[in-house]
Amino acid sequence: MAVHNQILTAGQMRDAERKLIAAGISETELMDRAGRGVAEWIWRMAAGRSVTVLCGPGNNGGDGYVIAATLHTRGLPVKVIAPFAPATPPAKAARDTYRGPLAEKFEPASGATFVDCLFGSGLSRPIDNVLADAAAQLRAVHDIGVAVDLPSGIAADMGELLNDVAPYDATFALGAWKPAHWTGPGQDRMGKLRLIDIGIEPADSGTELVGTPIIEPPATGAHKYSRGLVAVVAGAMPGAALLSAQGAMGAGAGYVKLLAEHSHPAAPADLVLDEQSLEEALSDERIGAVLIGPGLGRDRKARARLADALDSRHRLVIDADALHLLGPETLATIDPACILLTPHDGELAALAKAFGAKGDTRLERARALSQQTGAAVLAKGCGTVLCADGRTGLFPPGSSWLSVAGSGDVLAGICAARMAGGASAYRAASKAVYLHHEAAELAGPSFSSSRLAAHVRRAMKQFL
Ligand SMILES: NC(=O)C1=CN([C@@H]2O[C@H](COP(=O)(O)OP(=O)(O)OC[C@H]3O[C@@H](n4cnc5c(N)ncnc54)[C@H](OP(=O)(O)O)[C@@H]3O)[C@@H](O)[C@H]2O)[C@@H](O)CC1
Ligand SMILES: [K+]
Repeated sequence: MAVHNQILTAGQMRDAERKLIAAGISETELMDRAGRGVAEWIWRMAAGRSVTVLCGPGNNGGDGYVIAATLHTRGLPVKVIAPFAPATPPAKAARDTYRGPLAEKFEPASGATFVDCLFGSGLSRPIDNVLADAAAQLRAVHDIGVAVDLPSGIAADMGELLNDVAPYDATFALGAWKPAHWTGPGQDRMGKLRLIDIGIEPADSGTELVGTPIIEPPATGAHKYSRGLVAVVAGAMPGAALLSAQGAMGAGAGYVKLLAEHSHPAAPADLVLDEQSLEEALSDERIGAVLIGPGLGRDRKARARLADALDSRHRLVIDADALHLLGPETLATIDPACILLTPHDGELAALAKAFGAKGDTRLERARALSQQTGAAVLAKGCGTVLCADGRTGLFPPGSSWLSVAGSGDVLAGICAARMAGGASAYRAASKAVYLHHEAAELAGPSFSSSRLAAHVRRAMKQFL
């Protein structure tokens, strides 16, 4: 059976399930595959100690009965707490297979492992407080907490926390990843993530967990321009642009120029400084990508520099301050396919407001912004979201030590280097996120952004 990187919403998951049912696999068989798959893991985690399974009314609860029945048959001490009667035919059938102890009301239970099968992808509203508190109480008195498909209280499609959800040690995604597993505020409640294969066929859902990239070394006969000339536009605070330039140099650009009015004492010797007027400097047709925003400022001068960058018609990475200067009128005459926007959440909120891109979560806003502008959007943070051309990419999490000033400047520089080499904005940003994460691993645990930038070069090795 296939295990794959596609990410499905709850609706797409139901469609995929219908296809399997049409192909002759019953709902009960799918639930069996899911429940038995999770039970295998819990069997190992519980190591002979007791398991409490909390079952809800839907098919997530149905999975719980399969898990409980499988573990009970193997001789593990199991208890089911089922405050709802099963409401779907496969859940009813699954409950009939379970022969162990079952409580129809919440009652005190303690044990080694708690298995949350209250709600999965069918959660449609916040759980009422009494029920949510009782579930949290159960979670608290068990050593290990396991969530089946999703921790109850987290919405599958956007990852919102509909309730205050306690952290779990592991979450077993059933059939395919859901967006909530990789982005959104609920992501940090999941613990270790595992995907249980139930036979869902790979199909293009438009959203993927971006896989480890391969970075091609320069072609034989490559020269500095074919590898990519990155022009980093400096502004009021040149230190930030320097960090970006160092990120770009480490990420394989053939040539990196800092377009600044003055030299900077910290500039490395191999970084070329171009002190011509910005318009002139940007008229170089050999430029592969321009990066503007880090340390740019937001005053009139900054606006003028941004206008020059936009007028240059080069491929553009727009970050930091420059994102606050954008609006529909500034992009009106630009081919959006040339643009990668790299906002953090604050910048994303400002852009969403400026462009009328609606959404409550990073995922919704990034998608809406990409649709609205036609540009690629890399909405960075814990649970980074990449949107371009109607596609969405999510990523395995990077080091939490990346939450340091200047980290985004380095990422923007890496993006520019990968774009200057000719990759699409989506591919360039995908590789950049991985390089950024790997550089953090090599530089860490704790690091300054200049140390992070210095490790991008070594991070490349991982992907060659
Ligand atoms: N698709 C697949 O391929 C497979 C899916 N599988 C499993 O099925 C799960 C999805 O199942 P599901 O659709 O039955 O949804 P589920 O999460 O059990 O809950 C729905 C029930 O809860 C109710 N309800 C909702 N919110 C509520 C609230 N706040 N408070 C109270 N009630 C609330 C809702 O009722 P209603 O909204 O109509 O009132 C309905 O009764 C999925 O996560 C996976 O575990 C596997 O078996 C293998 C194959
Ligand atoms: K659950």
